[in-house]
Amino acid sequence: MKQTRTELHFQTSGNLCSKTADWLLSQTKHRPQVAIICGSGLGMLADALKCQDAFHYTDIPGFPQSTVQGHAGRLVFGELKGKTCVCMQGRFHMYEGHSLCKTTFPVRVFKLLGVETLIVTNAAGSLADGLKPGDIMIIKDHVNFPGLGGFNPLNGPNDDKFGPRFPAMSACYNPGLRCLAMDIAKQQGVAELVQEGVYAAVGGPNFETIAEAKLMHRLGVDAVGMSTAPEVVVAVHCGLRVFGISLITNKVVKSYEDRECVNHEGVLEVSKLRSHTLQQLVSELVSRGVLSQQLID
Ligand SMILES: O=P(O)(O)O[C@@H]1C[C@H](O)[C@@H](CO)O1
Ligand code: HPA
Repeated sequence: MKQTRTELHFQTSGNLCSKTADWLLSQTKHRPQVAIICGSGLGMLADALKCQDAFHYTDIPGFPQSTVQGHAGRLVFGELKGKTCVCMQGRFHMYEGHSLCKTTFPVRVFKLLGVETLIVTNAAGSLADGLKPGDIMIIKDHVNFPGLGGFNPLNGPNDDKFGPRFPAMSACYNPGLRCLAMDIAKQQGVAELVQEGVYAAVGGPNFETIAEAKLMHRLGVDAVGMSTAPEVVVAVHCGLRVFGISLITNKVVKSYEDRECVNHEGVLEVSKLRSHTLQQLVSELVSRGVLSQQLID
């Protein structure tokens, strides 16, 4: 039977995921249960990993390349409090020119490595009045604006070996892990910094206009960023358990009277300030979340 270009492209991407996963499995003895994607300026989450095997994206067959400042472009395997993890120091964004298939490619590679839980982190601007720079938002749900407009990483023929054609997205972010993270924040004395909220993904790379900010605020969005939702869609499609955190790096300007202006350097600065707190929270979650998996599902 004759195949369309899209089908051929899709099969090639599916095969590429397997090739990349096989190559990684041949290069490291680590067999990760948990994958962590580090957001802008949050790459030091990987520094907590013991017995590291690290690979530059340029050296990994089939892997896309990072082009954004604050995204080092390394895949780090190692042990975090006795649990085997793989950590992406740098993610891929649509605005870099990658297709959504490429931006989410690592998620399917993680699935093929045997990962069961995906932790996504990002830097985001706050729309909610109660979220200020330096706060940590546990993501309870998302609005995927590119997805609503038809830019979805699952477009094209469905690969049944990863998941169904029409996956449900009503329980993307694991409630048990969200609850556990909140308990850990209390135990670590940082509860006043942490709250749950809704994340919206936009395409970027420009920050929001005031009209766009007002629109999202009215829609009930608490924080906005330029990533994460496509990765989560692909993760949920292939049956990964997902936990997500936004580090609030700036207030989104919502008023024409406000003279403030957001920039990427400021985003990275705030990320750096809070990365230790985030590292402590994520480490404990990995240690206890994996232990209590039966409770969480
Ligand atoms: O990778 P994340 O979502 O953390 O990066 C955010 C969104 C843009 O890429 C950048 C803007 O400063 O940070
Ligand atoms: N808007 C979009 N993406 C972001 C922001 C923002 O204000 N801050 C960090 N990433």
